[in-house]
Amino acid sequence: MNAVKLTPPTGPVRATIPLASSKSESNRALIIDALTNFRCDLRNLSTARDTQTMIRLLKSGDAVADVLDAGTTMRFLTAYFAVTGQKKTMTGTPRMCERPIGILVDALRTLGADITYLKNDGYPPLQINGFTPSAEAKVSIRGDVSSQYISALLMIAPTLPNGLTLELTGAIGSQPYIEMTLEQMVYFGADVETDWDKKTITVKPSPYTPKSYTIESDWSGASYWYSVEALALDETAELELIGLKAKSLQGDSAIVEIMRPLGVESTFTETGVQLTRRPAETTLAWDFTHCPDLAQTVAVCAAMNGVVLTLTGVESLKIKETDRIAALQAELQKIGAELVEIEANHRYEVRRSGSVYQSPATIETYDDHRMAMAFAPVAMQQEVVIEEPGVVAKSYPSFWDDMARIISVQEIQAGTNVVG
Ligand SMILES: O=C(O)C1=C[C@@H](OP(=O)(O)O)[C@@H](O)[C@H](O)C1
Ligand SMILES: C=C(OP(=O)(O)O)C(=O)O
Repeated sequence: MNAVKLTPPTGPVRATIPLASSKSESNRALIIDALTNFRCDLRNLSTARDTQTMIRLLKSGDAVADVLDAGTTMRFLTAYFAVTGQKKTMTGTPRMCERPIGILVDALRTLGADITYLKNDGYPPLQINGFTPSAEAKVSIRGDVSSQYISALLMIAPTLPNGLTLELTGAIGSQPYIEMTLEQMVYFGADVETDWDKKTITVKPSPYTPKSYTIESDWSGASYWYSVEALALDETAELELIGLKAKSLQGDSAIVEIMRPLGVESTFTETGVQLTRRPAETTLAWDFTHCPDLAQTVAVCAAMNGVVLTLTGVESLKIKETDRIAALQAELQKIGAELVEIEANHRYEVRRSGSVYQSPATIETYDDHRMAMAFAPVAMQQEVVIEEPGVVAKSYPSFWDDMARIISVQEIQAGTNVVG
């Protein structure tokens, strides 16, 4: 098995980090571009595997679209292929076939899509057979499972003969991702009316306007550098993260606020954001409903610095690349911490446990890029081994190259500590 051994820095921590660009923004821009017949000029598209897969599948004439482990690619393409009348088999990794899609399929069927499940109802793989637009222009959809279903429907809505009104029911999770979708749609000329109090979004039928669009760097990827800054033993540590903006479409820019009490000050510059240290608190409570992808980063950072962290809004973590709650519970133990459910209503706490750090801790990554990247900053204080480091390719392929600007990153055979 492949692994990397990460060794703490020996000198002052000063680095400029180029970052990857946002796969979320990229994948939306690509769907909208496809709906303009590929007439947009998209710049700084992400090198993330999820985006490269989207590009490949949009161009491919194959009957089978294998999205691998990319959630947005699966959900956005299912809606896109359905309304553009393309007969496709949608499939992915075994884990992708455990991630629910029934809520989106039901909505698409209401709008006129003919979709059948090939194995288990409500889950990929599925077969898109065709599209006969129905007169129905109103769809009720749950907002508490995945915002990706809502984004997928919104992006194709301007192409429907009667447009679309979405009525969101229940709690809404990951709302900034819905707002990102709407802002990108409006940028490309869509006519959208949103009433968050009534939880309705109306999209009029009108074609997108082809335009040029530059994708911002990835705030989810930036979060790991916030953790690196917070965990640096060198209190003069300074990092510059390139390509981030203070006014971002990405909800994960909330990392600026989350990391302030964990000891990181953010200063926006012409080219990005500069991270420096400030005094840290000993406790933090955060609701991750609208930024679920930050939960692992913050959990590991708090655990390492002995900050007692209360997490809420983490229900969706169980249906992502892995069950991220279970994965965190298993791996935090190895760094002397624990994640405990303190109430049946999904309130969790991260705190130091009785166990001691066993150097080097060997962290399993569960086919989840965020497990690898969330635990990598541990190396600011202790030697750590990360198994299957290639998982980062899903969202941030240059992550280890960027890490090597600060710490020693050595490929080894896991379990042997031998360079491989
Ligand atoms: O729309 C998007 O680009 C995403 C939405 C979020 O998913 P959920 O809406 O399922 O929480 C997030 O976790 C994912 O990484 C990207
Ligand atoms: C959950 C994620 O992605 P997706 O749902 O698009 O697979 C993620 O990148 O953390």
